[in-house]
Amino acid sequence: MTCRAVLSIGGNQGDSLDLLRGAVAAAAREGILRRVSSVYATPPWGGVEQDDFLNAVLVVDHPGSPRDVLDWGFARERAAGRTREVRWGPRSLDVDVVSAEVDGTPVHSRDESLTLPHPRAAERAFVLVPWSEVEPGARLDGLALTDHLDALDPAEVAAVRRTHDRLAPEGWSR
Ligand SMILES: Nc1ncnc2c1ncn2[C@@H]1O[C@H](COP(=O)(O)OP(=O)(O)OP(=O)(O)O)[C@@H](O)[C@H]1O
Ligand SMILES: Nc1nc2c(c(=O)[nH]1)N=C(CO)CN2
Repeated sequence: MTCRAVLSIGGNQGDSLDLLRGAVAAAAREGILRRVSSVYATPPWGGVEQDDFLNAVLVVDHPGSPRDVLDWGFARERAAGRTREVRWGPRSLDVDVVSAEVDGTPVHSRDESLTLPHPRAAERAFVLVPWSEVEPGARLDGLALTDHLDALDPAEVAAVRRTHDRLAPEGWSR
């Protein structure tokens, strides 16, 4: 089984750039990293007053199931010292599985512990903007990413700002 998954990674506690790089380096080391977006500075989404986040999107080819990919993300969160406190609140590293395909077939799941596609991805410019950078032709819930972006408040989309930082380790090539 090969699971191709789109992962959203982000954080706003500690050295966020370093923590994002740690997750990407782990994916590269394990040979599952296929694409990595730029780093984006993004205002907090979800109504909790907190610092801005750094966000990015990765595409991985994992040899296991979507749940194995979720567990991979949990392991990266633990490695970054993440504890779960406030919902949508500050965190060192969050890894969400945005969408997944198994052997080329899109996965749909309503399981509370793994909902696919991620139920809030379409509302989040911090996911859609970096995802469109690495997979411009991708679709979510039957619509192109550009259609989802057009449905969002343009100010929210414009507030997702690409930085010049690089996430992929030196010399990485897929
Ligand atoms: N597609 C998914 N990706 C990641 N976690 C998921 C997904 N679907 C369900 N979950 C479940 O969501 C639970 C809470 O995840 P988490 O603490 O990262 O939420 P959050 O980041 O605060 O909010 P959000 O889910 O809106 O991003 C996890 O225990 C996980 O099992
Ligand atoms: N900009 C931004 N806002 C968020 C983020 C995130 O990664 N980026 N993650 C959250 C928890 O799911 C809540 N809000």
